[in-house]
Amino acid sequence: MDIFLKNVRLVHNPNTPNEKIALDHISLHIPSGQFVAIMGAVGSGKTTLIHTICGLLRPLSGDIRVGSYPLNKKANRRRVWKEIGYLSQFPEHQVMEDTVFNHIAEGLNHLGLTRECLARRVNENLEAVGLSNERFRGLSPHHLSGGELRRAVLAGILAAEPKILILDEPTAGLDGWERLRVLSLLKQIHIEKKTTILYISHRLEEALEYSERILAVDHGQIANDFHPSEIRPLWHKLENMGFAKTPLLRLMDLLEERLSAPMPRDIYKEEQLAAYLTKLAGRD
Ligand SMILES: Nc1ncnc2c1ncn2[C@@H]1O[C@H](COP(=O)(O)OP(=O)(O)OP(=O)(O)O)[C@@H](O)[C@H]1O
Repeated sequence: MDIFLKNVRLVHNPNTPNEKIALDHISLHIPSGQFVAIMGAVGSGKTTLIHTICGLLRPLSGDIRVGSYPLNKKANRRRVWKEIGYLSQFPEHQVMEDTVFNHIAEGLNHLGLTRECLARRVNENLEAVGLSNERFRGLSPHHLSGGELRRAVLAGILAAEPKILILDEPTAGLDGWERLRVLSLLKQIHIEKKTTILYISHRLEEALEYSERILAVDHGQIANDFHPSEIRPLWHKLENMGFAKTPLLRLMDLLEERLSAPMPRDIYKEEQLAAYLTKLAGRD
């Protein structure tokens, strides 16, 4: 399902002293199956953008379509909600059940699975996000740490196998190893199931490594929409938006300075740099 936004304008608290233009005439096409990172400063409009795409917020003007469904009709929003798995910035607001198992099972009820099938699906998805089924299935979601809860809610979302995943900072509060596990899992799902993934990230390093498109949001607008390979040519613009260089980008600058020669503009991953340097050293 492709996602289309045309001239979308969203204002929080319109006509009040707290009026805030959060989305300022955004037009966007996200083809089905794309892995997109949404980045930008605090308060730039990232969460508002994904809430609008999910149909949780209604724009003041403009059109949004998911697949063939314009979101201005309630029936269409309900239809689209069946295809979207949404992880909130506050996953604690997404759990109502008394145990982790029941939370995940609740989201699968409509599939009419047998008890064994349901238990297997819960088990597989908990293990996939790095939570032991044996240890976590019977625990109250409210007794989990922030990182465990985020992963438990993510497991519930993934278990339903939605066509579109919309995730607000899925790796927030996770340590390095857990982050890697969650992002690798998302990449695997994206490749194997062709799931569309839109996720908000504050980590440029991760966005460059895992996504195939980065939307840089600034003051409610898509200020830059680019492939990771364009990061270096675009750097001066991104820097003005508050982006900070990753260690790899800093190393590239240093190499350029020490070698007194320009480095290829499209390198953005360690393995690309290693391949280039190996070739340069004549040891291909
Ligand atoms: N319900 C609301 N009422 C009024 N203003 C709001 C509301 N929700 C968000 N805003 C404002 O709209 C702007 C965009 O907020 P949004 O949460 O979309 O930003 P964000 O880029 O996701 O920020 P963060 O990185 O902190 O999550 C901010 O200035 C915010 O203060």
